[in-house]
Amino acid sequence: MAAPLLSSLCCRHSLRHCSPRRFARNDLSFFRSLSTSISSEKSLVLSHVNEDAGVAILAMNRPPANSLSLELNEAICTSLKEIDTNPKIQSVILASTNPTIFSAGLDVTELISPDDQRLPKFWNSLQQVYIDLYGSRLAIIAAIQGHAPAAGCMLAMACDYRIMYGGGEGSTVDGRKRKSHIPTIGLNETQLGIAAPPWMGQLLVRTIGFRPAERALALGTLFPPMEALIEGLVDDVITEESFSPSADTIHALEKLLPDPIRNQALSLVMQKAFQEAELYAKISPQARVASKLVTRSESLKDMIASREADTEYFCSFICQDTVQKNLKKYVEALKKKSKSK
Ligand SMILES: CCCCCC/C=C\CC(=O)SCCNC(=O)CCNC(=O)[C@H](O)C(C)(C)COP(=O)(O)OP(=O)(O)OC[C@H]1O[C@@H](n2cnc3c(N)ncnc32)[C@H](O)[C@@H]1OP(=O)(O)O
Repeated sequence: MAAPLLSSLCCRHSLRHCSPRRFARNDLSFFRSLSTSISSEKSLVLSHVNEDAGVAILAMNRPPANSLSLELNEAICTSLKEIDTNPKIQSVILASTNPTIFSAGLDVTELISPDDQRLPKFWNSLQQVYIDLYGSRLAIIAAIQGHAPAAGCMLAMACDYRIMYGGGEGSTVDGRKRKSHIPTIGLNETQLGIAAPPWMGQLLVRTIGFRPAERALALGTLFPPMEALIEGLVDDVITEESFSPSADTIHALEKLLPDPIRNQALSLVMQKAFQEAELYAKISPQARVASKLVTRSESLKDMIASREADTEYFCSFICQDTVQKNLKKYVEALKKKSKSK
């Protein structure tokens, strides 16, 4: 069902122009199999649809961290658009093929010594991801099995419902125990010496309220799952202990995914996300979209109106010497941490 206001709000503007190292290849086989359905540029995004359930999955697939490059942003928009054109689909699960990282936010290498043609394109592609997710006629469920800092948190906030993995002891990969992971989520930009752009900061305000957002933005707080739940940044937190899917859900998800999900955290969030996606898919699309417009159309209109100015500000801000220095330091620390493992 087309949603005229959302479609017109979200029309493209003229500006728009392996597995992770630490996991075995076949850990992600179930997601790879999704590429048989729809896959976009270089399979940076894998997607699959189940018309009977009215549900699709869109999984980000850019190792090692699903950091948002120009190409990944474009692939997300392309896949979402393809799913959107299928009138039988009402819900989408936004997921990640990486068991411990939902998305590490912007690809920080895009920001360092940037190319002056690519930088505005890159920023426009991120704006477009936000517009397409936030203004979609589809109900989008974020399956947050891993870390979601900065623009990774923005992706989740732009969805309709957020399910986060609460961490646990020894998720299994191919039957082997591995170190548990406790994911975090939040807008941590100030920790990089930058500030979240107004539309992203306002999205946090709308999600968790003014004062908590003001403090979280200033400190660049990354919330662990239970704190994120208490703040209202996510809607549900699940662990191995707290959630057992029904046999129907397991069966329906199996039908959607030809290969079983071996990673426990991924499996749990996908099962819960599927339950939620089915719930949304059963609501009258017209009524659901109309209610979404009530809460989202004004802020989307404002964001679209200020898009060009936002891009100009972003580009000039990122190119400042002090900002470049801070970003370089941050990336060096990130690489050092990664090497020391
Ligand atoms: C007007 C101004 C507007 C400013 C716009 C602001 C808007 C958005 C800002 C952003 O989104 S900036 C990005 C913020 N992201 C982060 O701070 C996250 C950084 N990453 C991490 O903290 C960790 O990687 C993690 C996500 C917690 C995962 O930790 P883990 O230990 O599992 O993995 P690592 O070993 O740290 O990383 C693996 C691998 O990925 C590379 N990498 C991680 N994050 C990024 C990234 N954001 N961009 C590019 N690359 C990233 C990391 O360097 C490792 O690679 P190798 O060094 O092993 O090659």
